Amino acid sequence: MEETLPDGTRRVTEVPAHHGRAAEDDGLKHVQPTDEHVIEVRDVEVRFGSFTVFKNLNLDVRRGEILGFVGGSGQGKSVLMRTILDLVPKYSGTIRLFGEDVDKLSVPQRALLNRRYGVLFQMGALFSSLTVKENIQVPMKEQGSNMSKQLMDELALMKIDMVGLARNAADKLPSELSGGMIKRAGLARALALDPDLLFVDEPTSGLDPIGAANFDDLIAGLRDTLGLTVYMVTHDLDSLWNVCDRVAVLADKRVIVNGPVQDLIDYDHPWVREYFRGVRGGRFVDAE
Ligand SMILES: Nc1ncnc2c1ncn2[C@@H]1O[C@H](COP(=O)(O)OP(=O)(O)OP(=O)(O)O)[C@@H](O)[C@H]1O
Repeated sequence: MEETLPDGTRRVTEVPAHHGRAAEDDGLKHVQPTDEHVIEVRDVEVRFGSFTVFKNLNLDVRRGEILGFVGGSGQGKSVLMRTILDLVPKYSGTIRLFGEDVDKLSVPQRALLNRRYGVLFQMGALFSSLTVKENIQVPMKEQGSNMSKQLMDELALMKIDMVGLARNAADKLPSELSGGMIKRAGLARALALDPDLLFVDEPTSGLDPIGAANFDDLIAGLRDTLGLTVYMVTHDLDSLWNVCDRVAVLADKRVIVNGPVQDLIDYDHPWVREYFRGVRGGRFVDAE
């Protein structure tokens, strides 16, 4: 069954909210997504000069869910994430974060809102001249907090534990870390201010399959223990099947459909068919 949602996108079939690997009966308590919208994007248009990246784009992200955001290369996945983060200006439309229209916030209100989300950019985006611990402390210092050095060191170590890094990584430079460790350090920095919402851009790119699966598990575990909402831009079909509650598809300059991944595989759109039923995606479909 398909329906048109208030945000104008199509949703396929009504199913229980949580479908990822984290939903398996592993004895752990899992956070169930709610109907409260942490992100609401309405009729957003973004242009670079005469090039329109998207138009009339709508998207909702619910509290407690892991939303996977997919689309062909160059369709605008990163641009949309950067638009939501206010790093790219929009031409028109509305973006609400935690119910607040971001265009209507004063500078201090915006600063408070910024504390509520963390971002893991592709490649970790760590400062190369700072140690892991110092990188994690950057957001703490940017907030102008009066925390003592000892407290900031303790907090940084807590974040290092949280992302599964060994404590001796704290004093290492990014150049001394493996790709997987860099991602974890970037994640620790994204969690520095205890956000409610986490944006992750291609978190498993460049990782081997085991490292990628471990990282997916880490994200799902953090969602469950910290009650995070996760907005995940990804190409990784394993991530979609294993940890995402819902997947939104960007094509033709808008979000064409969203829903649990197993309900999208039959969606009638050339890119969706090729993605989920092509050489790589087909193995998941055949396994269903
Ligand atoms: N600052 C910019 N100025 C002009 N064009 C830009 C800018 N940033 C992105 N674009 C263009 O916007 C489009 C969307 O780019 P974006 O990086 O969001 O794609 P993507 O879907 O994330 O792709 P990929 O999966 O390959 O990373 C591309 O055509 C890109 O060239």
